Amino acid sequence: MAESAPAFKTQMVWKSVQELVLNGDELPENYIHKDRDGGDLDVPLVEIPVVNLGQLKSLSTSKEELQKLRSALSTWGCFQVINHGMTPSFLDEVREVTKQFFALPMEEKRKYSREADGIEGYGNDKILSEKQILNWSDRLYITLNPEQRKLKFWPENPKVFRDILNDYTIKLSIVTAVILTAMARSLDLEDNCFLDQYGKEATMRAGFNYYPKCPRPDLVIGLEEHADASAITFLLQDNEVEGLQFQKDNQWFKVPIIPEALLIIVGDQTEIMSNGIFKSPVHKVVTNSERERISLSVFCLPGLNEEIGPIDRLVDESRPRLYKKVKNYVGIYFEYYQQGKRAIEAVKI
Ligand SMILES: O=C(O)CCC(=O)C(=O)O
Ligand SMILES: [Fe+2]
Repeated sequence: MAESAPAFKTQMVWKSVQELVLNGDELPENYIHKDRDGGDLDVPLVEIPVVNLGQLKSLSTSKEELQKLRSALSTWGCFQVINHGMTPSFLDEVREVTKQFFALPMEEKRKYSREADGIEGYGNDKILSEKQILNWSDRLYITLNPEQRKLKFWPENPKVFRDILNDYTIKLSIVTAVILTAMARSLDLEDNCFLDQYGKEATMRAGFNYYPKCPRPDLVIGLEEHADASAITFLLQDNEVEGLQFQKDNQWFKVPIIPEALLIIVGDQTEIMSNGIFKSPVHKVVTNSERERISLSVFCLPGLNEEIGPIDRLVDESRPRLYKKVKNYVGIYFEYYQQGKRAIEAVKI
């Protein structure tokens, strides 16, 4: 039994942010930013366009829609997509199972806990140093591709969780191909040039994020500023509570909520493939003292054995090669992330 186990055998049990809040614990020191604040909720809105996926899909893709896409990806590095084949009620179901999972009793959620050396499962920040400032969020990470799934991390409660996530995976894979093709067309490239590097063994990894109410949004961050390691990320936002902000020209901008839309974020690997034309934006999540927030990120990651590099046709005298070729970018990403540095710097020429 745990109580009688010798001290050297007892493992430190990690604490969820949710538990800190439920226990009414005092705000622990290691969540408090001392060198700067947690961020402002009241910042200007990002001016990102809403792109109609129906228009991108057709063979004679509208020039105007492609132009909109190109401009969004090369300025903000993100856009909202509508008409993506998922109904608003389906997206609400995805949000609902996310909320229901985090509302389960702690011992039920702990059945899906991340293992010490793993990535997948339920947990929050790995504590790597005493000085580390932690994010005010709990997360559940799951690999979605059928052939790479570890079902032990797929919640069985709520009952419909697995079916809904499976449906979401199928629908997102279709949308991914449409978007990667449209990205190529928007740069007048061959349809498959992003898709080929993305590869057939690409991984889709879901991160279900839960940001509890926070007593001190002025001092605490929901998710520290970062850029994504993916090729692209799909973000399903909470349909009522804002929190996500993007950085541009040293200023922060908040993302508006469009409940029926998915937010697409350019990840570092697309910035590399596009030789820097498309931007992988720095973003963060601020906390909120009044309301909790959920979101679901799906990271589309090129296959581990795929070599990623600037597409040849995007390299010329006027635009020299900016990045080296790289395999397993995610490995580099984590190494750099832990040191608080941007991984893309490591592959710059
Ligand atoms: O919760 C959000 O809105 C953003 C999450 C995010 O940036 C991430 O999971 O990488
Ligand atoms: Fe992100």
